Amino acid sequence: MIEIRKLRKQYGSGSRITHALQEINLTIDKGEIYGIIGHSGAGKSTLLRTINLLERPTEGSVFVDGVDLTALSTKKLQDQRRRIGMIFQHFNLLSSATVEENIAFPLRLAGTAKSEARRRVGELLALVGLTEHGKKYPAQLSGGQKQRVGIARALATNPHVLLCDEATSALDPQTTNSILNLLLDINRKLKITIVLITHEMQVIRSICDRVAVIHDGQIVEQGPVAEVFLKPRHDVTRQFIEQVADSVEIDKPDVSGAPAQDGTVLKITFLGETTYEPILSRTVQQTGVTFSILQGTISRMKNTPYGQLVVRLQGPRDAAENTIRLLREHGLDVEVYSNGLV
Ligand SMILES: Nc1ncnc2c1ncn2[C@@H]1O[C@H](COP(=O)(O)OP(=O)(O)OP(=O)(O)O)[C@@H](O)[C@H]1O
Repeated sequence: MIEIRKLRKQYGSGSRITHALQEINLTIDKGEIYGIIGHSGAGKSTLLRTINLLERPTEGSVFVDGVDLTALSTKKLQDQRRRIGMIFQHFNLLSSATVEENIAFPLRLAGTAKSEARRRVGELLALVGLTEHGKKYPAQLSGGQKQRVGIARALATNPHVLLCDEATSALDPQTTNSILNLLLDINRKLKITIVLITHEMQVIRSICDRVAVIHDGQIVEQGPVAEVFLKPRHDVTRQFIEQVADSVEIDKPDVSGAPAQDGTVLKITFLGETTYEPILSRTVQQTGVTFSILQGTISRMKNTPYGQLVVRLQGPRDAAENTIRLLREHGLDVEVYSNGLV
C-alpha cells in the first residue's frame, strides 16, 4: 500500500551537504500500524514527511495505493494528499479557531458543503471523545485533548493513511497511553494504515505491528515488532530495548549464581499462546531431566504475549539433548549457552 523505493534525501550542497536519508526501501501494508524508531537526527521526520511529499526526495519514488507521488503534477498531488492525514508532536492547531472550526478546516479546503461538514465534525468529535468540547478554543484544552483534535482534523477527509510525527512525545505517560489506545481503536474501526515515528520503544511495543529502526539515514533493521525486539541484530535496536523497564530481551543470561561446571544453560523464548502453556514442565517430565530457573521475564507486545526463561537442565547428556529437540519441536526458540553439547 505504501512503497518507498531507493529513496535518498540530501539537504544543502557542496561541503555543507547532509545525507539525511540514504537508499531507503520500505513496504508498509494496508491496515497495519508501522513504527519507525531512531535517535535524534537519524532521519525519522524526513522519512515520514516524504510519504506525503511535504519533503521532496532527492532520488527515488514513493507509491501510495499504487500511485507514484513523485511523478504527479501539483494539482494531482493535492488530491492524493487528502488520502493521507498527518498529526504532529505540538498539535499545530489554529489557536484563534474553535475545536469544531479546526476539525472542519480540511473540509472547507476540500469544498465540502456546510451541512455535510457539520455532520462530519459531529461524527469526528464523537470518535475522539470530545463531543462536549466543540465550542472551546485550543488554549482551553489539555495536551491530550489537543492531540485528539489533531487526530479528528487529520481524519476529516477520510484518509487511507495517517502519519504520526512524534504524536505522543509532548504528553505524559498516562495521556500517551490514552492517545495510543485511540490510534489503535481508529486503526481497527476505520482500517486505516498508520505510520508513526518515535524515539520511544514503549510506543512501538504498545501498538505497532511492524517496526523499522533507522540510524544515520539508513534502515538498519526491520520486521514484526516481536521478532525485531526479541532477536535484535543491531546495537541501536538494543539501546532502544534497554529503555523499557522490564527489558524485553534477556540479552546475556546471568548465570553467576549457579555453579558453571555442570548442566546445560538454555534461553527459551515463548511467543504467543505458548507463553502460557506448561511446555517446559511437560517436556522435562517426558525426558527425565530436572531444571532450575535462573532468570525469566514475561510481558506483552501489542496483543502478543511473550516470555523468556533462562534455565539450567541437569541430567544425562542424551536426555538434555532430547529436551532441547522436543522444545524446538513445540515451536520454541531455544539457545544453548553452556554445556558439554556445543
Ligand atoms: N531543512 C533541513 N535543512 C538541512 N538539514 C536538515 C533539514 N532537516 C533535517 N536536516 C538534517 O537531516 C538529518 C535528519 O533530520 P531529521 O529531522 O529527519 O531527524 P529525526 O530523526 O527526525 O530527528 P529528531 O528526532 O531530532 O526530530 C539531521 O542531520 C538534520 O540536521
